[in-house]
Amino acid sequence: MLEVKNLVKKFGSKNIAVNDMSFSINEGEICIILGPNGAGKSTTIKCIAGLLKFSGEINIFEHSNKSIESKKILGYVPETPSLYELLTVNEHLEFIAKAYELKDYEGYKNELLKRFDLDDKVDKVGRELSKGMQQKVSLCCALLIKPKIIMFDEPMIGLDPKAINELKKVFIELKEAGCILLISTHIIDSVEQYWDRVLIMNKGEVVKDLNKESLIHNTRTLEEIFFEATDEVKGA
Ligand SMILES: Nc1ncnc2c1ncn2[C@@H]1O[C@H](COP(=O)(O)OP(=O)(O)OP(=O)(O)O)[C@@H](O)[C@H]1O
Repeated sequence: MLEVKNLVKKFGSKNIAVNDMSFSINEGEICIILGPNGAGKSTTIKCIAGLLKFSGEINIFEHSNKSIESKKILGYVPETPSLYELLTVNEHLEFIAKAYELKDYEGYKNELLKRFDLDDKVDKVGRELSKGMQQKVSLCCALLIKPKIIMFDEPMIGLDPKAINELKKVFIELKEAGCILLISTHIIDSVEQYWDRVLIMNKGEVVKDLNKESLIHNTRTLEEIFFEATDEVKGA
């Protein structure tokens, strides 16, 4: 289980990016964080990934997110990929395999490279790759460790339709394997059918926590609930 308790993240003394946020996600659940620009989605994900200092408590399978146990099982795909300019695609994956002390990963590595059309680009270095290709390498690196929890920050942006399709299949496969998925987006259409939970964030707070069943019995669409909860004006 992922547990986030009373998470507060301030930038400076006045800018409260995340304000006392608490939620938990179970194994095999796909949870979407939906929110307008600046709602605090990326900040929340970065706190869980251990990239930002925060107050509150974050536990991953009962280990603090600062522990090595939790870091070993956590995959993170940032909004903007940051590859090593002079490492090849293959070297990026080998680097991850060494850092995480992976065993028997070759077959899975090749499978990922093929799925994301990178198998003919293994010898290209980071700076030679397009933005979308870099995004795919970043995805493969996160998936290679077979994480028990994985977070994607705006994963569809920059990917071509085939890669988006492949990624959606990966989401379902990870869910079926019992992985916890946390996916941030502000594009409601991109999340359609495959979610179990939606946390709608606005101004650093969770303003709606929905599960699939609650929407089935709701006469309004997710988009309508989003606009109501965030005071955003459609088309404005
Ligand atoms: N490094 C930073 N320094 C100062 N303020 C920051 C920093 N990163 C984020 N913020 C602020 O924190 C708030 C939340 O930003 P965050 O990036 O988490 O939003 P978001 O929901 O991911 O938005 P978007 O959809 O635009 O990516 C914003 O007010 C933003 O200006």
